[in-house]
Amino acid sequence: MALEVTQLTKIYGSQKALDSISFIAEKGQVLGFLGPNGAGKSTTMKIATGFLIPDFGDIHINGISAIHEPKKVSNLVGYLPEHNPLYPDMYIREFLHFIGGLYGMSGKILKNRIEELILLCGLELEAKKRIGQLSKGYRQRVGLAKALIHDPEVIILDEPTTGLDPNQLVEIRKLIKDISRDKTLILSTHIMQEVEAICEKVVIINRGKIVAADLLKNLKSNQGNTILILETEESVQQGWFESLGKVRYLGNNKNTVSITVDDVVSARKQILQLLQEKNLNLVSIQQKERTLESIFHQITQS
Ligand SMILES: Nc1ncnc2c1ncn2[C@@H]1O[C@H](COP(=O)(O)OP(=O)(O)OP(=O)(O)O)[C@@H](O)[C@H]1O
Repeated sequence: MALEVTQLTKIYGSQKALDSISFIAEKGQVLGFLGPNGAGKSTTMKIATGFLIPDFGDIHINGISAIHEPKKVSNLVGYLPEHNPLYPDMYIREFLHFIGGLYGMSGKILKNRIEELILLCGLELEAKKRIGQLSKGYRQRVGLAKALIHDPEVIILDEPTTGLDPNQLVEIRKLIKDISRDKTLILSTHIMQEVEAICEKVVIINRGKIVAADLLKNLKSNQGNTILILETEESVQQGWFESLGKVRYLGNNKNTVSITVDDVVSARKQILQLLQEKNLNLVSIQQKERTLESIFHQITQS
């Protein structure tokens, strides 16, 4: 089941929080939905869950419109919001029973589903506690179980691993990956290593506009794979290294350049030639592999 966002626009007063964004999330693929603070991620997710109405555009889940059939769409979507609102006085099973009831579930089907989720989300050891007595990581797990109770086709997780310890992080990421096999899963996070670990596709939004939407492997290869940082004794002139790749001049003295290249072997040869031709003395050369984090900085700060 695919989730399709089309020309989605949301205006708050004079601010366009979303400016005609479009993208598709496919079944069986974890889509990383990224962007700096205030980019418009939560606004998009709230529209997808029927909580907000856009000013223009729509979100369809398998052809069903979030604007025209919000109830149907919300039954197809499971949402873990950033602040994960729960009822602290309730016991875990009691809470999941209550949430299941809101989706019209009852009896044996609901009871079995709750036990299934307690196992799936690793809640067995804490299952007898009230939610208010749980650690943050376990509360996140209850939030995840809540989002999954009605076995939705589309799952939207907003910062699901915030506050988890490193062991829980690994477990929850594995759980997300497992769940995504036969679902459409959108993951919003600021943790780029998380995206590299579990997402196949990435959509980056900045100031309400989409600035990148591609498979993670394409995004990384299209942006150049390696960064070479070159420091020379003398200043370098604009244009000398431009033929090798994307160049940024670092520092005040113009004697350090960062060059993003695809073919590092050939770039190194050309750099040696240029150093000789321009009579430059090399101080150091460093090589760094491109990370999603550096691509994110480049795309959202330019
Ligand atoms: N109810 C509202 N009224 C006015 N402006 C709003 C409202 N909700 C969001 N905004 C503004 O819309 C923009 C997008 O906000 P949104 O919460 O969607 O960003 P975000 O990408 O989720 O950010 P973060 O990563 O910080 O959670 C921000 O500038 C925000 O201040």
